[in-house]
Parts: sequence; C-alpha cells; structure tokens
Amino acid sequence: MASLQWLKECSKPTLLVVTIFLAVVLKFLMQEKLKRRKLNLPPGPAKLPIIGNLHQLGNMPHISLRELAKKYEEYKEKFAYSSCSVPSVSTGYNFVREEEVARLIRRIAESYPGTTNLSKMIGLYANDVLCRVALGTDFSGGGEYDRHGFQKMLDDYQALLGGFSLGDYFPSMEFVHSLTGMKSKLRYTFRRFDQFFDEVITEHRNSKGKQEEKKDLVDILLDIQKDGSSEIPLTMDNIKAVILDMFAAGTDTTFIILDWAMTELIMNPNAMEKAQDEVRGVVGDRKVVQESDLPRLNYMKAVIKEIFRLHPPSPVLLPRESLEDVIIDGYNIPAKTRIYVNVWGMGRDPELWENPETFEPERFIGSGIDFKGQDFELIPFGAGRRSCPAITFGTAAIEIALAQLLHSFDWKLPPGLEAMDVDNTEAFGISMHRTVPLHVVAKPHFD
Ligand code: HEM
Repeated sequence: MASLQWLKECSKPTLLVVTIFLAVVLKFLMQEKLKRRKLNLPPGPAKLPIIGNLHQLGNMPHISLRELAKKYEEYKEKFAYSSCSVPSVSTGYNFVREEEVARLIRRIAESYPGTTNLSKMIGLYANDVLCRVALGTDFSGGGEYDRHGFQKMLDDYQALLGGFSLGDYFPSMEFVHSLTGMKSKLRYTFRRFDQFFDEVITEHRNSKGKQEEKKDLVDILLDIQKDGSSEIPLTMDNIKAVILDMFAAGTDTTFIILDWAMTELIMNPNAMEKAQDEVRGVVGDRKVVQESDLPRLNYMKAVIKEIFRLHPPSPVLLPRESLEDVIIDGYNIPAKTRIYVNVWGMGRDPELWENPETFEPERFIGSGIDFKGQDFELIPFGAGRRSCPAITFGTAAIEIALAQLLHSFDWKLPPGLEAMDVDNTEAFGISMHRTVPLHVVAKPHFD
C-alpha cells in the first residue's frame, strides 16, 4: 500500500523518467545475460550495469588485477604471442651518453660531504640524454629549452596520459571528456607542444652543415621527409608525433629503473658490494667506464633484470583492444574487449619465481631468462609487434650510468637514516615511480 501511495504522489514526468530508466537497465541486464549464456567467457567477478568491472580497478590497477587473478586462478594461463620484428631506436649516440654520464658524476660529486638528491640527478640525466638525442639540446641547468617551460609541459602531458578519464572507457560517449574538463586540458597542452615543436623544427631547418653522426632525431626525420625515402610520406604532424612519443615513453622509464636500482642496492649492502667489486674489478684504476666494459658486468646486468622484475616502469602494459572475436583455451574473447597485461603481477607471481617479493639478483645468474620479449615471465618492454622499439637504446643508457655510479662513489644513507626508513611509496600513472626522492651521501671513490 505504501508503494501505491508513493506512485500516486509522483508527477507524470517523474514516473516517465523512472520507467524509461528501469526499462534501459532491464534491457541491458537481459542482453548481458543472453550474451553470457551464448559465450563461454573467462571466469571473473560480476559486472555492474553500464560500468562493468571499472570500479574494481581502483587507484592501483596492477594490485587490484593481481588480487582478481588470484581469485580466478584458473584463467592464469600463459598465452603465447607470435613474435614479429619491430623497427627499433638505434643504440648510437654513445657520445651523448658518455658526456651526460660525466655530467651526472660531476653534479653528484659537488654535493660531498653533504647529501645529494640522487633521484633528481638521475632524472636530469634521463631527460638530458633524450633531449639531446631528439632535439639536439639539453634543457637542464638553465638550458635553452627550459625557458619554454618544456619540463612542465612534459609533466602535464604525462599526467594527462596516465590519469584516469571516464571518457576513455566509454568511447561512444565522447562528450564525457568535455564534462570532465579533459578535452580543454588536452587542447591546451597540445597547442603548447605544437608551438614549441614548430620553433624547434624551424631552428633545425635553418641550421646547416651538421656532421652526419651529430644529427639528432629531428634532423633525421626532416632529411627523410625531404628525400622522400620513407614508404609513406612523412607530414609535419607525423614528425611532431614521433618526437612527442619518444619523450612520453623514454624519459620516465629510464629514470625509474636507475632510481630503483640505486634504492635497492643501497638498501641491500651485500648486493651493492658484489656489484661494486665486479665493476671495479673490470674497470680497475681507469676513472671512466666504457661501453666495451659492459658485456663483462654480469652481476650488474642481473641487478637490472631484478629491477625490471620487481619495479617495471609500466606495471600494466598499454591497454589493447581485440579487433575480432577469438577463442583462447576454449574461452570466447569478444571483439572490442579491453586487454590489460599485468607485468608487475607476473614479476611477483609465486608460481613463476621463488621468494618473489625479495630483491635477489642472484636468481638471474646462470638463468637464460631475459627481458627481450621471448620469456613471458619477464616482459617489462612488452612483447610482440608493439613492444618497446627502444629496448637496446634504453638498456644502454641505464647500464652505462649505473656502472659509472657504482664505480665512482661509495654510497650511504644520510646519518641517522636506516634502510627501513626509506619511503618507497609509489604513484600509479602512465609509468610508476617513487613519490619521495632518494637522498644519499655519495663519497667519491677517486680523489
Ligand atoms: C627502461 C626503459 C624502458 C622501458 C621499461 C620501456 C617500456 C615500454 C613499454 C612497456 C612499452 C609498451 C609496450 C606494450 O604495451 O606492449 C613501450 C613503448 C614504447 N617505448 Fe619504451 N621503454 C623504455 C625506454 C624507452 C626509451 C628510452 C624510448 C625512446 C627513446 C622508448 C620509446 C618507446 C616508444 C616510442 C613506445 C611506443 C611504441 C608503440 O607505439 O607501439 N622507450 N616502452
């Protein structure tokens, strides 16, 4: 009776809206049920109408996804990828790495006997290497491009790429981007980058007679555009997009691995000692590590693999969408399914790794597991045709810097600080880095 009373009190338009809403929800639920009855979908948690399982991703999707995978154990199958060749970013530019590593060491040495903000120094190194390779100029230390607020632009861009936007999950409801303010932020950031790249391209066009080996990415792309050697003609927008892609993908990733490598080594003095003994044994009294020393640094390479396993810069690979209906292991995966690969979860899976939460570089000594995309338990660069095109370039920038840091200094936490006091909180975005910078005392090994 009470409900009937309520009905009587409702105005006609309200009743109409409520009826339409209920009809839409009911239709949606019935369609879902019908679809599910026909398809053999992989097991998973129940979906809510409209938003599906979105609410279960949370602030730290890599952790939520691992918890869900544990719960629905049986679909933790390893799917084989077919491996295709990818165009790669060349390892060249040794002179840039050498000069930037030397600058990193000088900057750190200046801080002794005080403490140094090592995270900041490593961040400058990663940015400067990429800026010089891509644009031919660095911007740190009052460099030219910093005047344009380039670093701030990059930070904003990365926040936009990594940030959660409801509109991404409802492509048919594009207007959501306008409601959330995402569209205007994207437009603003896009305009700033566009203006900046226009200036950079004009400068490059006006500078003539650069030696072939000193050419940066913009020079190379402009040459390709001019001589028409690419299969598909390169437009100015293509050139700008390639440069932006490299910055978005290349600076934070290199930084995160070096930052974590130094953090884990400082917190694990035995591993630090082993890594330093190895580098100093190979390089000897020579102050500068050379790229030709790197193939002999097996323990240091194992440290880097262990960092890729525990702290992959992209904990969840870039989302993929299935183009057509497929069946995997008897399960239907409908077209347009959004696929997330939880690399972080795979690196800590107790079925794949012994003591998965412990930092133990030794696990890679004498093991054939590598991160090139063939061993699916360790794929920090992804795998298959859209994996990172800069595996060799990124690894070279990490290895030479880490070797030199280990060779040039003895490392300690600031007085009064213990390993357990180090704040290792991480923030999830397009890449995942520590939120509190690492402060250390770096005592020069050479006078
Ligand atoms: C430690 C270093 C790095 C790691 C761990 C890393 C990891 C990744 C990952 C996981 C992806 C996406 C792959 C996928 O979703 O399957 C990616 C894509 C990409 N990376 Fe890297 N990356 C690193 C360094 C770099 C550097 C230094 C550059 C540039 C010089 C770079 C350029 C790119 C580009 C352009 C893409 C997009 C490729 C595409 O459009 O499909 N990366 N990287």
